[in-house]
Amino acid sequence: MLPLAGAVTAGGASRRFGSDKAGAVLEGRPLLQHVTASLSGCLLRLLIAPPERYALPGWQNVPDTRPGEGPLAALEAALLAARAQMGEGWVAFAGVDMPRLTPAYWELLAEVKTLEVLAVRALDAAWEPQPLAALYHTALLERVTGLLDGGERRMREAALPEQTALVPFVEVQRVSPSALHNVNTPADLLVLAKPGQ
Ligand SMILES: Nc1nc2c(ncn2[C@@H]2O[C@H](COP(=O)(O)OP(=O)(O)OP(=O)(O)O)[C@@H](O)[C@H]2O)c(=O)[nH]1
Ligand SMILES: [Mg+2]
Repeated sequence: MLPLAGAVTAGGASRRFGSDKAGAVLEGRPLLQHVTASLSGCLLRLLIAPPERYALPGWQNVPDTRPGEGPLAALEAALLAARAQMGEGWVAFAGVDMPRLTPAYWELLAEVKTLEVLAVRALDAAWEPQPLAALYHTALLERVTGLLDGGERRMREAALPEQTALVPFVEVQRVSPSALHNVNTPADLLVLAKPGQ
């Protein structure tokens, strides 16, 4: 059991996908189930989405603090709910559209967190830190609220570089090769449906 809260954000409009991508089926299961399965070992499990949209056993529905304002606002809701229920600690924060996330991926990130950082992000093949399959500490809540109040909506701003530990892409590939594959369009889903993906 991972000693952190798991939060899946699923309140987006899926405009590029064309229908609710959380319900899109891959290998017989909706994307929402793929992602939540990777975090089913967490002590606290939070689904950040409009309250009536999904019902998933073992997962608590948490409404957005600022509905429709994007994943940075969803992180605010997740950090608030996590702090209220478990005190200060770490939250594994995932987009609903990353069906190849695995428990091993989250364990890899959890191994890297130290007392000196407030976020852990994996680097993708282009050396870009990935903000939507990352660990965030509840101590970032005030920063995130301040950013949102100031009009910021970019998820990558949630933590400063000096507050962030990075996991090399080769390490991600070793434990979970397609973990960072993100489904924005139907074509992105088709890529995953190919053998070996
Ligand atoms: N809770 C919540 N989640 C969001 C919100 N906006 C986006 N997300 C989620 O953030 C993740 C990444 O966002 P996108 O890839 O842009 O997904 P999306 O907004 O549904 O798709 P597009 O409409 O095509 O941009 C997905 O898991 C979305 O469900 C929001 O306002 N609230
Ligand atoms: Mg979007």
